[in-house]
Amino acid sequence: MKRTARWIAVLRTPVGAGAGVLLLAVLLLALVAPLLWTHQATAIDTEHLLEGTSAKHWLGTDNLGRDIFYRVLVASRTSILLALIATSIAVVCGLALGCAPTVLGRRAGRLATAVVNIAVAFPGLLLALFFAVVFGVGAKGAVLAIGFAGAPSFARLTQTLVAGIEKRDFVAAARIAGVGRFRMLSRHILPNIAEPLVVNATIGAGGTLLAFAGLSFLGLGVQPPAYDWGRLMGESLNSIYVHPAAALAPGVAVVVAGLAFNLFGEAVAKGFGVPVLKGPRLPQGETAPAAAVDDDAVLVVKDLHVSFPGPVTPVRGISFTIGRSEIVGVVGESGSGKSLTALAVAQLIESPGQVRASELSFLGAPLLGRAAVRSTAAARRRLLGTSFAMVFQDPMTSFNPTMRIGAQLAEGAREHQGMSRRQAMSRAVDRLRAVRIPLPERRAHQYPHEFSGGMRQRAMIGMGLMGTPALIVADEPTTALDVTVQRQVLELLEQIRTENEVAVLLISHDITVVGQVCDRVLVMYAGRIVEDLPASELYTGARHPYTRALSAAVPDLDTPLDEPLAVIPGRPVDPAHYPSGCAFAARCEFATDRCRSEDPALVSHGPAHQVACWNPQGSAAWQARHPGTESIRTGQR
Ligand SMILES: Nc1ncnc2c1ncn2[C@@H]1O[C@H](COP(=O)(O)OP(=O)(O)OP(=O)(O)O)[C@@H](O)[C@H]1O
Repeated sequence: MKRTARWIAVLRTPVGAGAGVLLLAVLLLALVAPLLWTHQATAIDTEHLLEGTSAKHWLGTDNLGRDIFYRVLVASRTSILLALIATSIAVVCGLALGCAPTVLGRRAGRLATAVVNIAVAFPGLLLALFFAVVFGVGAKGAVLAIGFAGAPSFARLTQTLVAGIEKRDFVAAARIAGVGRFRMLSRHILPNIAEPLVVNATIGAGGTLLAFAGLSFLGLGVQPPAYDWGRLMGESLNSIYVHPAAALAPGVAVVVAGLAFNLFGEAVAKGFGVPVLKGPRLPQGETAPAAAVDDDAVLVVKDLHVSFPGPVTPVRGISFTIGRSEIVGVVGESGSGKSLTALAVAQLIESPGQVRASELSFLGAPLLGRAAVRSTAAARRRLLGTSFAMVFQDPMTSFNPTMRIGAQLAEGAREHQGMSRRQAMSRAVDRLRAVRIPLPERRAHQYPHEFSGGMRQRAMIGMGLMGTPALIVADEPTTALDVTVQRQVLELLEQIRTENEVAVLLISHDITVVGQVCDRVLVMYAGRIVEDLPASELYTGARHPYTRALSAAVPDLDTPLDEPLAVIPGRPVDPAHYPSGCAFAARCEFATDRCRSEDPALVSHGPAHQVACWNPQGSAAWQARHPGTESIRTGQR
């Protein structure tokens, strides 16, 4: 639903409409009351001191004979203005603390998070009183006190919102494009958390109003001769039993104004679904080359491990190399570690996740370990930003919804290739044309929601082509698309590989897709590569029982319609509890005692073919033991 339509929907609900009108009235009153009634509110009438309600003074008079009704009206401006300033301070401080981990990096970020954790543990009122004492009595001190006391809860909200946004693919894409921390914050994160923050600030303003009235009531807030609702309540307290209206009226004003902010914020939050607080290749000379560089290797991965506290090690010792212009597919069941491998290569594994490898190098530049330290982080970022591209599964989340497509494509080029705004934009249009987006000039000025899923995915590939990429990592790039669009995207990847000599690492759970477009296939099981083979041999020459079972599970035209589809029996292994032998042994019909006790290594079984299995199928030894069972499609149906 479009934004305007959402606003209309909110204002059509009884609560939304009522709270909207009430809030408008309160704000209007704060604006005009001092202009219209200051004279009546300050006029001293010594003949009518401390009088009760009368036709002349609807709510009575105070100890100087001033009209309480007009004083309540006029006090609305001070009360609301100070509450809004205090709320703004809370939001700004909360934002600064909540965004600290993004801007300052891991260590300083942890410190900021610890400060927030401690601060939110204190009751807000206690903090407000503490700060009121620190900043001194008076309106200024009270504003600062309430503002700082409110900051921890906004910091917590900001942290939660930022954490949610940081998981989105467009943030990962911007990171790969080498977007700096401040720009990441200002362009990609803040615009996407602005809506919930503003809504929560509106709700928070109601509470701040109440807190402010409390401090003024205690004599810690607004000081005479200025007055706000809290002070009016304090002044009338002594005569509450004689003239209750004079004491109750400012209280009612606080409640009504607070409710207006609260209810309106809640209605908007509900309506908007907002959570509520409760090119160039390796830059010359900048990165040290790896010890032994395979000239044709774009990516070298050796003994890669990815682990998380637990300990859980979903990727445990995988090695592969991708040559120039090569399309390598990675297949395996859900949870086999495919995506984590891609994220580790893209340097996108976040703490507490840990990546280690004996070598992880891209275009000869080490990305991990001691060797990587010699090259600066900025140089590595530039290298990844210009020569590496990532395409994610969900085209809905791959782009920042608040930025136009052209601007998003242009962002990385301006950052790393020193292009002017105009040059970067014209390259963006050119790249959109290259990925067959119709009317690219017009489309570049549109927002992601105006693109179809397939177009967004092609635009994402176009984004990767803004530099001169050597490798595109595509993680399930077609899973969210229908079959026709899927075909188009795969064709585009193939075309780019041919025209631009780009290597592609294509991750998919769909063995058919991988078989169609890849040169080589890595089959992953339980965080290991169990078979590395040419794609042309996937259906006819696979040796690992798991690869065979995967291909046998794909129905084809010969599959009998009256029989159930093939499945691989059993369940994938829990990455926290790997068995001692081969991880597939429990599901393998050919498993022997050796399989259950010894883990097989990935060893060569012919040119460009490696298998990790004690009983590779189709081998001479295996055929001798299983005469007449050559057909691969005799898998576990
Ligand atoms: N942040 C994390 N903390 C702990 N474990 C994780 C984390 N991320 C992933 N894992 C574990 O790693 C395993 C592999 O995850 P990965 O996303 O690489 O699988 P995948 O093969 O890509 O599967 P899918 O096709 O479902 O995405 C998962 O089973 C999950 O249990």
